[in-house]
Amino acid sequence: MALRFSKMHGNGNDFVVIDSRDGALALSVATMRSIADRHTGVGFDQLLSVEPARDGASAFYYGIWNADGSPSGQCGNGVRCVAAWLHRAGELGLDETVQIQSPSGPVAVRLIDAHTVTVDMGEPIFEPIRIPFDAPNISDRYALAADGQALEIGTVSMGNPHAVIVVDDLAAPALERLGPAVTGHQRFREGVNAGFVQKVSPGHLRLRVHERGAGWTQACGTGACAAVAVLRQRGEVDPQVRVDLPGGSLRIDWRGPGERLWMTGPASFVFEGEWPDT
Ligand SMILES: N[C@@H](CCC[C@H](N)C(=O)O)C(=O)O
Repeated sequence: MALRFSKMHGNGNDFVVIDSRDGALALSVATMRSIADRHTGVGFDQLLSVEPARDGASAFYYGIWNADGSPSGQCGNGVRCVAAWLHRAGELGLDETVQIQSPSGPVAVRLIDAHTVTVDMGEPIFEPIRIPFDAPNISDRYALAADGQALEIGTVSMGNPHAVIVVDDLAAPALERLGPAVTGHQRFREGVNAGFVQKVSPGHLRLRVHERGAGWTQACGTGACAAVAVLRQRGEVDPQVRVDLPGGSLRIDWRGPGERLWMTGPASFVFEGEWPDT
């Protein structure tokens, strides 16, 4: 059966969004990988479904799968695109706040305009067992050996797992190998999104993320939240931070532990299409 989809992106992190408001989406991993193929398919970093809410409190549920077909619990750029998609579908008005259930729990979205969305991402989670990360105690930094290098990382869950590594040079060739080495590190038994962050000033960061299940992406919304959470926990950034990623910028607001974290950024519609064979 043909599958209608919308192609969208948030700062170049690209998505295939599928209208599944009549029930849960069930696609095989093989089909997802075919659609994800950038030569013979549509191409996406993540596939998102818009489904009926399952918690009795949210307006919708959204599902998230990476380009390799693996599921994820949260997607910062994706949930902004879901909000913009709901606006196009006539389900969400400007300045209206709605709760959307993700696999890791509910988040609240608000459309500032048709292309800009603010998301209440909830509280960052630092307990290693909840990330999950293999460490005996909670800390704001951990030693990690990867690709023959001794790294200092911070780690946090934003509904999905993140490692954050401060570097001087985001273009250093060593990052090309370090990204995959951290993403697949055995101490993260579910894998991890590896964020490399350069501090420009306390209110300004630059970030590149090697994503679990998708590789290097143009932007990672939860990665930007994670970088600010880790550095704010260490007292190294302001409560409001601009995060520049290769595909564009996000604004992250977080006062600190015990507080909810907010992300604001763009969501863009590209085209609609039909995948012929599911
Ligand atoms: N690009 C996303 C994160 C997508 C999921 C991630 N690769 C994972 O497996 O957790 C974002 O914008 O947050």
